[in-house]
Amino acid sequence: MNKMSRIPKMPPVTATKENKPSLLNRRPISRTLANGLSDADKKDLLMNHTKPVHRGPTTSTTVPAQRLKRSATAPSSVNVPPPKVNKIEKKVTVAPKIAPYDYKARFNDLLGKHKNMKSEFDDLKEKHIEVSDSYEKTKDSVQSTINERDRLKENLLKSLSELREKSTEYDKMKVDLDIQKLENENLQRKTVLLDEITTSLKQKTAELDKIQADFTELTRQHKSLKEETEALRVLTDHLKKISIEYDKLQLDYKEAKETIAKYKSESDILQNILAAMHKEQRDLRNTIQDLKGNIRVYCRIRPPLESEQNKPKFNLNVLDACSMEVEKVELLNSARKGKSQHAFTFDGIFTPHASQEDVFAEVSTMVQSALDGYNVCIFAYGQTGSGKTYTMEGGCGTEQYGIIPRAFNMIFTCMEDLKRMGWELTIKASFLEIYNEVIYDLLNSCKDQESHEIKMVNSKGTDVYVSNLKEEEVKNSHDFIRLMIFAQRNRQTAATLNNERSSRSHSVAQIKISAIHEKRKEKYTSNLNLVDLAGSESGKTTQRMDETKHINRSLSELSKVILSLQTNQSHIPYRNSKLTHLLMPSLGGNSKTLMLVNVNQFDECFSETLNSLRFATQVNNCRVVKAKKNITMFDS
Ligand SMILES: Nc1ncnc2c1ncn2[C@@H]1O[C@H](COP(=O)(O)OP(=O)(O)OP(=O)(O)O)[C@@H](O)[C@H]1O
Repeated sequence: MNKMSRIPKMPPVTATKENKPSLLNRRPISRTLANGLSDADKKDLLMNHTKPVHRGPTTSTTVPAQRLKRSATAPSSVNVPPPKVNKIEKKVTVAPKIAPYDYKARFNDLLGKHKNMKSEFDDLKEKHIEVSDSYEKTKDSVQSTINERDRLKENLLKSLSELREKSTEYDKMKVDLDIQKLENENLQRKTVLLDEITTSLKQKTAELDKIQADFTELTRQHKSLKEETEALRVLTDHLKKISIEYDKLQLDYKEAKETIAKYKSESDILQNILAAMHKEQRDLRNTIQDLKGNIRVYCRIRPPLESEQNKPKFNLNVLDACSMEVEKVELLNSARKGKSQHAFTFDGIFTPHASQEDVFAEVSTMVQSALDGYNVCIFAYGQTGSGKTYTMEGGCGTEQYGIIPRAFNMIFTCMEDLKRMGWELTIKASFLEIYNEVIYDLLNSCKDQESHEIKMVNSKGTDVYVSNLKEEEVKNSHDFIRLMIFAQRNRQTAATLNNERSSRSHSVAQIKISAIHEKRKEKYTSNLNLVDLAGSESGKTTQRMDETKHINRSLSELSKVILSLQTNQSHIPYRNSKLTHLLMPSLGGNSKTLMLVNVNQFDECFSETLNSLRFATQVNNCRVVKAKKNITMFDS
């Protein structure tokens, strides 16, 4: 009993509806334990305590610890339902029946039973402690759950009251919303109405604007119509005046038309007369030239330059327009003086005072012949420094222009006159140089030029051309000057590379004239060769000797050709030198030639001057057969 009193008492729990202990909680522990036993066990236990067992061999009932344990822990949770009372497995050991008188055996048996019960009691006590702990914990948990529940309840109540408030508010708001909805519907209806009114207003405004614009336009039209009417009135007046004038003019026009027709027929007559006169003039010009000779030689004496004023000079007397005399007094020995005197006659002599213009005035007839359809060759002959280049090309400025640029100016001036008479002219130019019997194209600035050969234009052999030679069409004298300067530069460059080459080469400017008269079905081509020959003096160095050989050869071939032409030889040796071969069309029967022999007056140049004058005389003695025009008729 002492041991039993050690079981802790349950704390007094306020019996509320929620935490009222269950029946199990209120039961004494012995009852709780008894619940774990079946009725048979309980009976058996009582029987064994009160009276000896008569059931034969010893039987002991063992309640499995586990089952007891479960029944002990069952009430740990308030919510857990009371444990189910399972069938207790019985392990019946048949104990030997104790005789009622055997008190010792009964005592031992009871002792054994007591021992068992004690151990069971200890187990149960342990369980009780565990259950108590669990109970405490559960109680705490129940308490906290109750607290929580109270709090939640409180919250719930609060929320409920809030909900009620909100609900009231919501109802109020719902009413408000309904009112607002109604108002909104009203407003929408009004807005639609207002939109309709605005649209109609806009339409009205647009209509008004249109009416306004129409009105403005009409006002403007009205104004302009008014102005136009006024202008028309003025115009009508003016037209009336014009009509009167027109009638007058009609009469004048009729008269003028008649006059023009009259003038036209007169102009045609005049044109024909002019053409006939032009032809006559041309024929006359050529008759004069024929009379003068188709080879003409002029001599030009170069004035000394400022730097040459003090140089000793021989006597050069110009006796008249065509004759001159050169005279040099030489010391034959210490006692005697010898006089060397020579007279020459040419087609004309230009004194040192003669200007470029004077020279061209004589030469221009040859250029005119080229324009009339003749092949013409003009060349300048003389020793180096005698003024050949100056005569042919000239210096800077139009006054200083030599024969070549002046010839071109003349060609372009005449071209305009010829155009008026129905002639269409095409002018082409090429520039070349013959040095040591090799032809160089002066319009080609390439150092390595293709070789240039003189070839026949046709089988008749009357005309030649140079292969791979550039030929440029020239439309005006400006074009030509540009080409001439280009050629001069190329010649100078070559001369710089090859010392004094320019003096030792023949320079030729070739001008090809092609003319066509559609109306008269006439056409012609002519060549104008303007040649600046190489210096005619003899060289002193080996290089010079070589050059001189070529120069002398070509110059002597030139004189041979001229002589052969003079003596009407059947074979003319044109092909013996590049120069004569090239000039063939301009030297033969169908051509006119003019040679300008350039000389200067210095003592040191006396013998070369004499040579030049003698060569010129030789040429002058030639009279080439009458030249023939290249004109031909053609079918359209
Ligand atoms: N009639 C002249 N009036 C004024 N100066 C002239 C006249 N003739 C030649 N001269 C000048 O004399 C110099 C030599 O003339 P130019 O070069 O024409 O001689 P060239 O015979 O052509 O010589 P080259 O054979 O070396 O070319 C040049 O300075 C040139 O301007």
